[in-house]
Amino acid sequence: MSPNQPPVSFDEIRALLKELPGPDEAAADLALARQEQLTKPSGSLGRLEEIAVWLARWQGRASPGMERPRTAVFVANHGIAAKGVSAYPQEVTQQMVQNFVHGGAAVNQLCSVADADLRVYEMALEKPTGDISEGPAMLEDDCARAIAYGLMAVEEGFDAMALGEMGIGNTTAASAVCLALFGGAADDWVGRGTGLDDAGLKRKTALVEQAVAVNRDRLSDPLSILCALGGQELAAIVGAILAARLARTPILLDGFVSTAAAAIVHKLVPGGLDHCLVAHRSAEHAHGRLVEELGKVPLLDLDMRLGEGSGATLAFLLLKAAVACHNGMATFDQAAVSRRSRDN
Ligand SMILES: O=C(O)c1ccc[n+]([C@@H]2O[C@H](COP(=O)([O-])O)[C@@H](O)[C@H]2O)c1
Ligand SMILES: Cc1cc2nc[nH]c2cc1C
Repeated sequence: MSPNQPPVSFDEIRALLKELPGPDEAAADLALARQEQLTKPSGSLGRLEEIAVWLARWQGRASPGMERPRTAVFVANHGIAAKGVSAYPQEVTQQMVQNFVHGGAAVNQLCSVADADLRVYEMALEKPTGDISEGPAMLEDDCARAIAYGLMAVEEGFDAMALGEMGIGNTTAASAVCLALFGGAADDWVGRGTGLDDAGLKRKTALVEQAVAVNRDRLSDPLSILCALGGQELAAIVGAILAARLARTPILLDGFVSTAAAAIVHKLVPGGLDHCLVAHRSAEHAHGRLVEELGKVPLLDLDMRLGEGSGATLAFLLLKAAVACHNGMATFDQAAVSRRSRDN
C-alpha cells in the first residue's frame, strides 16, 4: 500500500495492523536514566515521570517535546437518535460544528489554554448511520472509508494528539460496542449520556440490548462490531489511533465514546493502545469499567462528561508539565545537590 492511498477495505486495514511499529525502548531508557539524575527524590514526581518516559518511548526521542499538540474532533450523526436516546435533539450535532468553527465551544477555550491546534472533521452529517436497534449501523465499505478518513487525519509533526468526538446519540453506539466486545449486561454499559432522565435511561438500555440481539450474526470480530454497532466518528478514531502509531504520535483518549472506539483497537492487536493514555475518567457510568478492561488508569478524574475532546485537551497541560520538568530541571551534579544517603 502506498502512503498516499489509505486502505479502503477491512482486509487492507487488517494488513496494516501487522505493520504497527513498537516502542523505542532506547529512547525510553535514556529518559528514565535522566529522571534518576534530576534534583528530586527518585519517583517523587509520580505519574509526571511516567508521562515523560512514555512520551520519549512513543515519540522516539530521549528528550520529549510538547510544543505542537493537536486536538482532532470527529463529528457524525446516528440513526438511533430518532428513538429518543439522548437528552438533546439531533440538530445539535450540526449546530455544535458551527459553534466549534466560531470558537464558542469548551474545546475551543481548552485548546487556547493548552496552545493546541484544533481540527474538526465533519462526517456526512446529513447521512446518519443506520438505526442499530433495527440493523447494522454501516456497510463494510462505509465503515472502512470512515476508518480511512481517520487515518488521513493524522499528519506528521505533532508531538501528541487528543482524539475527541461529537454526535448526538453516540453514547448509545459506544455502549452497544462495549456490550458486544466485553459481554455482561446492557445496564453495565449504559449511562445517561448528555443527561437522560430515568425513563430515557430505561429506554436506552433496552435499545442497546436489542441492538446487540438484532445484529448478533454480525459481531464475529472487532471490525464487524464497529461496523454493525458503532458510528463514523468511532471508526475514524480507530483509524486515527492506527495512523498515530505509524507516525510516532502519542495519543490522549478523551471520554467514554473515544475510549469505546479505542477498545476496538485493543481487541484487534495486543498492545495496540500502548501509545495511548486515557486522559480522564468520564462521569459516564460505564467509563470506569471500560478503562479497567483496557488496563488503563485515567490521568484526571474531574466529573467531566462533555466529549468533544475536552478532557484530553485539558490533559495536554499535564503532558506539558511533565516535559517541562523532564527537560528543564537541573541534575544533582549541575545543581551541586547531594544525592541520597546510603541506606543503612
Ligand atoms: O465521552 C464521554 O464521556 C461523553 C459522555 C456523555 C456525553 N458525551 C457527548 O454527548 C454526546 C452524546 O451523548 P448522547 O446522550 O447524545 O448519547 C456526544 O456529542 C458526546 O461527545 C460524551
Ligand atoms: C450542547 C452539547 C455540546 C456537546 N459537545 C459534545 N457533545 C455535546 C452535546 C451537547 C448537547
